[in-house]
Amino acid sequence: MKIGFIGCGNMATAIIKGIIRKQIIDAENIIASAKTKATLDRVQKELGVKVSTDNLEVTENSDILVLAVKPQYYPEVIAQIKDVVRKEQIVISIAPGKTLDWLQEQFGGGVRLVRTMPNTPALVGEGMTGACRNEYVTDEDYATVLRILGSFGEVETIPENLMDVCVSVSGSSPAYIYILIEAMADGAVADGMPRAQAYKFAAQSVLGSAKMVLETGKHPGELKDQVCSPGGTTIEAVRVLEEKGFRSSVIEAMKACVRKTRGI
Ligand SMILES: NC(=O)C1=CN([C@@H]2O[C@H](COP(=O)(O)OP(=O)(O)OC[C@H]3O[C@@H](n4cnc5c(N)ncnc54)[C@H](OP(=O)(O)O)[C@@H]3O)[C@@H](O)[C@H]2O)C=CC1
Ligand SMILES: O=C(O)[C@@H]1CCC=N1
Repeated sequence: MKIGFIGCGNMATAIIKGIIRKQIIDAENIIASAKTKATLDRVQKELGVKVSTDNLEVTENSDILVLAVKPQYYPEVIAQIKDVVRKEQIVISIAPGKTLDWLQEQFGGGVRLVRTMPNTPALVGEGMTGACRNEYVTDEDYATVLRILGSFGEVETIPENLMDVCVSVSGSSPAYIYILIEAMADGAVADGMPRAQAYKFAAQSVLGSAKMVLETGKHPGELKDQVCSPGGTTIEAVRVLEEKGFRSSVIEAMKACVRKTRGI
């Protein structure tokens, strides 16, 4: 099987690294395009995949085609490739806001489409991807796509109306977590911990807490309560977080993210 990527920036690079790492598809069966030679040189050196500046060449040489450009470039890229997309080819969108209906209309009909929302932790095999398909994608095709998406993390099929929520809760959310880690490290540095050590302590605590939620099956509130000793240190921190609107900041930020997605 051959897989093509139109656009090879942050997200495509993370996906390609994830796929190669799990040996799902060899680098020689992956082809990627980009706008500039600088990106193609980087991609060829870093990933060892075939590269091209020609989106038609990528389309013609792939069974599965991932549209990995920014959403604003989708119309021009689709207009460029729509006449060479084959009936049996599967096209994967990773863009926020671009619905299956919108994509199909741009292609002019009859295309096998899978709409997804991945995230960059795919790079280390810990991605979270939401996916849905249109009526032309057979069960067999879809199983193949899920196997590829599952090679770089978790994948779940969701109804298309939840795809915008998926952007805020997993597509964009790594950025919020990096800010949290950075802020925690700043706090630790403020009280004397060396910077590099502070990132490690903060990041490992986030990783461990996420695993606790996923592996114990316990409610996050119960896990939080287990950390808060009566009259102790943690509840003091929690009190200040509540006072400063931590919870509400996260919720409102996510609602802004969904609003933006719906306007794309
Ligand atoms: N970054 C993320 O965390 C996530 C991104 N996404 C989605 O993934 C898609 C890509 O995002 P991201 O990787 O971050 O963006 P980047 O800007 O990092 O990459 C975009 C790539 O598209 C290339 N490109 C631009 N125009 C063309 C064109 N006409 N033909 C071929 N290639 C072109 C660019 O080439 P060049 O480098 O030469 O300029 C670049 O390699 C977007 O739709 C985004 O919303 C989804 C989930 C998470
Ligand atoms: O910021 C963005 O628009 C993209 C979509 C999800 C993550 N990055």
